[in-house]
Amino acid sequence: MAQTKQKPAKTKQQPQPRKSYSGLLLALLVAAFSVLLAIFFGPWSNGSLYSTTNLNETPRPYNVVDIPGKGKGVIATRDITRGELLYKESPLFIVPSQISIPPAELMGKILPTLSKSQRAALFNLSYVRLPPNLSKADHDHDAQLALAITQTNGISAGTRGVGVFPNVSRLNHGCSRAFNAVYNWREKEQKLVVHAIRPIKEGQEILTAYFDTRRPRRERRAYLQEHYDFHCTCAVCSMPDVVSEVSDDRLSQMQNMQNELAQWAQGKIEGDKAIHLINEIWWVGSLEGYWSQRGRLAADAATVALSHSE
Ligand SMILES: C[S@@+](CC[C@H](N)C(=O)[O-])C[C@H]1O[C@@H](n2cnc3c(N)ncnc32)[C@H](O)[C@@H]1O
Repeated sequence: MAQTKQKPAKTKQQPQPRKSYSGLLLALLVAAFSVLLAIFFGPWSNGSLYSTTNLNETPRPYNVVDIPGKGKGVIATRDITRGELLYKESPLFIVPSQISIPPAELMGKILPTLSKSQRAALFNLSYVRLPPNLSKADHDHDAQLALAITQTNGISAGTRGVGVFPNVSRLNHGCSRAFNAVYNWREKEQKLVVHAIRPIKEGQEILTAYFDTRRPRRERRAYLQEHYDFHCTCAVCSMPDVVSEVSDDRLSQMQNMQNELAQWAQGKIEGDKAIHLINEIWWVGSLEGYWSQRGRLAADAATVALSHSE
């Protein structure tokens, strides 16, 4: 998950002051409506709209089990409601985004800072792509192994870099509407939280998305093969070709519109166009069952509307 789970880099578009713009009462209404919808559907990173269950006091609603073809994975032990807080976890360590020494050398410096139990938790995680000729006798064996584990399991810890979270790391991947949980780094608490974005039935696997899956199946599978060494057979990737093509079109459309929307911050498209795009992304997302990032969309709508109001 190194550069990936961190992936949707969630590039925050900074609102640019723009000249006032008439006729945006409608936009404000749309934005207000979007915010209301987001309260019900959107993952918000500050978590204030979510259940405040104290995970230290309540039993966790899932178990980590072996899942054929996937290694370990996480299964719900009861019905989970949308918006429920599932994880709140501190990183074992964070690898900074900018480093000035080779990554394995850095891992060699990080390892001695870990306690025995932290080290055990790290080395218990799965990994792909260990250097092929690496032997246990090699002086940098542990550092190379720690690096491979970090690359497979790392999740973005905001501006600080990529963190390793041994519990959240057990979540397997699903594309588009196949994933039912999202994670967010909470800067203030320096913790990663995971929330359910849709109801999850007892016995169902809890899945997250390792990267922005708004792209066609062929590309998604190629990406997962390259970075995580598996062929994705999630519910969306397993659809018959004819259905998959419709889904691919919708996902690509959403991604293209998202890219176009990003141009508003550069002053390249007008506010009403931006609001139109947000509505369209929302609508196509509903057809696709892709609910992630609705909080972000609603916030974008509010930003656009406010910046154009009198
Ligand atoms: C971050 S780990 C997830 C937990 C891992 N299954 C374990 O046993 O610890 C990522 C690895 O899990 C496996 N994996 C994740 N999602 C999968 C999926 N949908 N199908 C098959 N394997 C998957 C792949 O081997 C991948 O490299």
